[in-house]
Amino acid sequence: MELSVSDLAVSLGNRQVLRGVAAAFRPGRVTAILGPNGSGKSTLVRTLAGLLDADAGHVRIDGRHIARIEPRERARLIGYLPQDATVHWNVRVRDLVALGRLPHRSPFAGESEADAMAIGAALAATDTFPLAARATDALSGGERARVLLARVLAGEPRWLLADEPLASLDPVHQLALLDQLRALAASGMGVVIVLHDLIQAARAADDVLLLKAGEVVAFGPAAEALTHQPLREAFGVEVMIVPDEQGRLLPVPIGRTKA
Ligand SMILES: Nc1ncnc2c1ncn2[C@@H]1O[C@H](COP(=O)(O)OP(=O)(O)OP(=O)(O)O)[C@@H](O)[C@H]1O
Repeated sequence: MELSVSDLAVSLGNRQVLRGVAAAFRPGRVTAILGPNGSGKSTLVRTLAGLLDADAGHVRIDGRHIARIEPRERARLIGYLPQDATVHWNVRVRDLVALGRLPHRSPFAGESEADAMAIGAALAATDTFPLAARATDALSGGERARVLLARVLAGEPRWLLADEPLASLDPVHQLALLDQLRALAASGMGVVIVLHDLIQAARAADDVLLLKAGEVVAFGPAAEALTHQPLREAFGVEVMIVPDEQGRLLPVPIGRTKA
């Protein structure tokens, strides 16, 4: 079940934010989207989630135009975690996570055993079981971020699209989340995440899409995209490539590219 975009152009207000974007994201893999501030990462993810209309080009999931999939089915296929997600009601954590099951439940039906299992698995995956009975407005920013991810995971989507999911997490929870995303991908889910940290991307991503000013600079295996020339082109930074203990090549930024 491939998620793909072809010749995508998207405008916000009267600005063209994405142009000529083509990429095929593959299930069972973690794809990181990276690029400078304002390069269009969030816009691309929101378009992939079917939340923004394209001026040109299409988003397809398994060959079907995303705009033509009815919202309930789309919500079962794609789980979207926005940047700076907020909680509008002060509900208990478990009740908030349970909302992630709505695309699977018939109206007015109670919680099924499958719902309870999925909610439990999502709480466990995000290390939020101990928070289950707490009120959401009494959580720290990082705790809230994990609970919101749990809500998305409870929906057991085929694709997880997460916009900077590490932003408010401490280092332990960042590493735990990246491990979790890798485990989800290993179970067959397609995972697309916006990241800022090159090293985390090299550790966690199978594939990398580099954006600059709304256009794709590189898209391919992380070991090829996170190298000197594409990073110079996308970010204007020089990197030192350092192998980690597992032989993965980590790009460590060491300075700005001289003009
Ligand atoms: N509603 C809007 N109207 C007009 N322009 C917008 C609107 N929202 C965002 N933009 C512009 O679109 C461009 C892309 O924004 P987007 O949020 O996709 O970038 P990003 O790569 O996710 O950035 P960041 O790393 O800062 O989160 C930016 O130049 C931004 O200023």
